[in-house]
Amino acid sequence: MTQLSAAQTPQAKPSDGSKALYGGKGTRRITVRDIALAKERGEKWPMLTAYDAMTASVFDEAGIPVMLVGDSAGNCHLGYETTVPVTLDEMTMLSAAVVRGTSRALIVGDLPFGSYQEGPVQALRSATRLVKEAGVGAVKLEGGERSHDQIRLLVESGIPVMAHIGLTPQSVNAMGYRVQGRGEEAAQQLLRDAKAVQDAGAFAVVLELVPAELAAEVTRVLHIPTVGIGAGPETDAQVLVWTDMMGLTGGRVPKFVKQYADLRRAMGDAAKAFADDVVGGTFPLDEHSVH
Ligand SMILES: Nc1nc(=O)c2c([nH]1)NC[C@@H]1CN(c3ccc(C(=O)N[C@@H](CCC(=O)O)C(=O)O)cc3)CN21
Ligand SMILES: CC(C)C(=O)C(=O)O
Ligand SMILES: [Mg+2]
Repeated sequence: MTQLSAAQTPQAKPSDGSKALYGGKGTRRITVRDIALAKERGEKWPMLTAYDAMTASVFDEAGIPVMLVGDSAGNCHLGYETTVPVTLDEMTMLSAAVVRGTSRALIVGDLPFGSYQEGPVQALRSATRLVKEAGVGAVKLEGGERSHDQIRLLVESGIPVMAHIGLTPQSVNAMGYRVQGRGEEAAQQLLRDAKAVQDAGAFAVVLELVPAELAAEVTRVLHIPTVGIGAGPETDAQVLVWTDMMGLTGGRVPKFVKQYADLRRAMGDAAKAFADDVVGGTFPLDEHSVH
């Protein structure tokens, strides 16, 4: 096979490689300004969740440019059924750990259910904790038109906001986990939500579980980047829950997930090998002992 030239690769990188969010050479921390420039260049980028310093440091070294301390920590890290019970104290603690474990990635802290729904002032008080106590570079909150005023006050106050529309899991008790934006009326609502969060000043918007064609249209219409999860291939960025894509989540994972590793098996096998060694007297050996 002949080598593809840079111009022929699906995603042409800047020739010096210094600007790309992924694969670029920069070592300083990525900002929301860098995210905006990536959309101008037509560059796609990856985002993963992270909930602890150790995992976040692995992804930082791998070059993942944006990490979300998702409230999916509720079901993926803290043992709750859903994201609904997660508290702002918990999100602050987890976000601080992810910031400490990274030096390049932009860290986005998810505002948990109940920490911004009362209104813009509550949203600002909650977001300020994530910025001051955890050190995140941006926050995320759910809702389109309904969250416009919260987004606006945060942005005016100097806190970059990633919006999140389509399936909004904090509303599971009202809407379930269903595809959003199917049918003309729902599609129009999603477009209104997308424009509302852009108008309010969001620097990016997550589109969760919406038809690929509609996500593509939103991506064309907006000047801020779209971050898809179960939203097809045309969004500017893609996000997955890290424990899902590495095969660590216990139980069912959404069907939009691609599995890139089987850590549940790898970790289970390692735990059993250790246990067998201990029970069988083959660990520790002399090389693991002090005299
Ligand atoms: N482990 C995990 N992965 C996630 O992606 C995730 C979380 N947890 N928690 C927070 C939200 C909730 N999310 C969810 C939860 C359920 C479905 C789900 O059941 N989807 C169905 C399709 C439903 C339909 O077709 O209408 C599926 O089979 O994928 C999807 C996203 C995404 N987020
Ligand atoms: C699924 C992503 C977008 C999220 O909000 C989370 O992980 O909490
Ligand atoms: Mg979330």
